[in-house]
Amino acid sequence: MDADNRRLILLDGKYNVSGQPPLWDRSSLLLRWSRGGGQSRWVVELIVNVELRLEYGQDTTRRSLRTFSWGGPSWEKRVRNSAKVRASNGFSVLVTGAAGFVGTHVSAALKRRGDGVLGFDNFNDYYDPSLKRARQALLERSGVFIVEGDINDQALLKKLFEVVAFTHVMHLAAQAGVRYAMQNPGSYVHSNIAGFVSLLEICKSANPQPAIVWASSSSVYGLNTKVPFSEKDRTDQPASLYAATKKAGEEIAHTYNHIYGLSLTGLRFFTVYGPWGRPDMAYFFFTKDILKGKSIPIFEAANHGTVARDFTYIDDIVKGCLGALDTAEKSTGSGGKKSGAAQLRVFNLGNTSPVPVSDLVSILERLLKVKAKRMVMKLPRNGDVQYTHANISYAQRELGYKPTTDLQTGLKKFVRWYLNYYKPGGKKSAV
Ligand SMILES: O=C(O)[C@H]1O[C@H](OP(=O)(O)OP(=O)(O)OC[C@H]2O[C@@H](n3ccc(=O)[nH]c3=O)[C@H](O)[C@@H]2O)[C@H](O)[C@@H](O)[C@H]1O
Repeated sequence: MDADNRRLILLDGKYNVSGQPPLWDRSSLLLRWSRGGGQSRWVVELIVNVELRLEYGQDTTRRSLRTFSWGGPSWEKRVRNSAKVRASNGFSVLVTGAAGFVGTHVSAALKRRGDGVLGFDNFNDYYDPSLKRARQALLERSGVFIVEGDINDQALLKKLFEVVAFTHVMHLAAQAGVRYAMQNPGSYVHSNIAGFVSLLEICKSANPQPAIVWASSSSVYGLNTKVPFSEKDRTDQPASLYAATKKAGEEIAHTYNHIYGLSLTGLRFFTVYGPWGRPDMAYFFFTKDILKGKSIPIFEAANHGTVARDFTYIDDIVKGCLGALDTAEKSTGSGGKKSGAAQLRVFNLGNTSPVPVSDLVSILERLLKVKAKRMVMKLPRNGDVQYTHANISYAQRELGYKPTTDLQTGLKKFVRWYLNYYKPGGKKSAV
C-alpha cells in the first residue's frame, strides 16, 4: 500500500491491523490560519500518526501473545528460588523460550548440574500449547519456574533483573520454522528482531551485565552451495524470512557487543530433533502421519536432486549450549556503559553428516514398523534450502563440542518418546 492510499483509507476510517483499533484514533485534525499569495484562509490538516510498529512489531494475532500477570511477594520468591545457584561456581541463568524444545532440555541440564535457572516463555500457539505445558510441568518437577511473559515486555524483564542478578542469559525464545514465515511474517519480526532487541536493551542496562548465548540458525547460510558450511562463509543470501531475521540477529548482536560491551555468543543450530521436539518439524509430523496412514510429502530438488539435512540430536545440542555458557566471558559494561572490548562469537552446532530426507523416512518406517505413503514433490520455493552440512571444527576447538548421536539412534529415542507420550494416559515421561 503506498502512502497516498494509506492516507485515503485512513480518512475513510477503515484501516486497521489484526483486529486492532483503527490507526487514526491516534491522529488529529488541526485547523490552521494560512496566509500566502495575497490570500488568507483556514486550512484543515490531518496529522496522521502511523506507527509501522503496529503492523510488524506487534503480533496480536496469536491467542497467547496477551498480557500476563506477574509480580507480588510470592511470585518474586518463586523467581528467586528457581534462579538460586546450588553448585559452587554455578551460574544463575535466565532461559528464554524455556517451554520450547531446546529450552526445556537446556533448562533441565543446567538445573541438574546445580545452576540456578529461571525460565521465561509466552506459551504462544504456533504449535500445540499443551506440549509446552507438559514440558513446563516437567521442569517444575525439577525446580525450574517458568515466568509467563513476552520478551517484548521490558517492564517484566527489568523486574526480573531487579530480583535476580543473572550471570547468563540463554536466549532461545524465537519464532521458528522456515515455511511459516510466509503465513505470518510479523511474528518473526516480533520475536526474532523486536524481541531480541528488547532483551538486549535490558541486558545492556543490567548491573552486572549478563553474558548472553542465543540461538541463531543454520538457515543463515541460505542459498550457499559450498559445503560444509563454515562460520567464515557468506550469510547474505537467506532463502526465508526466518533466516533473514536470524541473520539480522547476528548483526544486532554485533552492535550491542560493540556499543555496550555485552558478551554475545550465537549458536547456529542445524535441524535439531529428539524427544519433546517441535510438532511443526518434518521428522515429527512424518511420524504422526505415517502412523495415521496419511501420505507424506517428501521434497526433492530439480532433476531428482537429493534434499538433505545435517540432523542434530538434542543431547548433542545441549552439550554445545552448555559449552558455550561455560566458555562465555563476562560482559565488560555496566549500567549501559562499555568499559572494554567484549567477546563476540558465532558457532555452528551440527552433526557433520547430512542425511537425505528419503532416508529419514526409511528409518522412521523401520522404527514404526509401518510403510509410509510417500508423495515425492518438487522442493517448494517457500523457504527451504536443498542441503545443509555443518563444519564444526571451530565449536570443537572452542567449546569441546563433539556430537555423538547418529540419526538412527536419535530417531529411535524420539520414536520411543513419541509412542509413550501420545499413548492414552501418556505425557509424563522424563527429559
Ligand atoms: O536448521 C535450522 O536452523 C532450521 O531447522 C529446521 O528447519 P528444516 O531443516 O527446514 O527442518 P524441517 O522443517 O523439519 O525439514 C526437514 C527436511 O524435511 C524436508 N521436508 C519438510 C517438510 C515436508 O513436508 N517435506 C519435506 O521433505 C525439508 O525440505 C527439509 O529438508 C527448523 O524447523 C527451523 O526452525 C530451523 O531451526
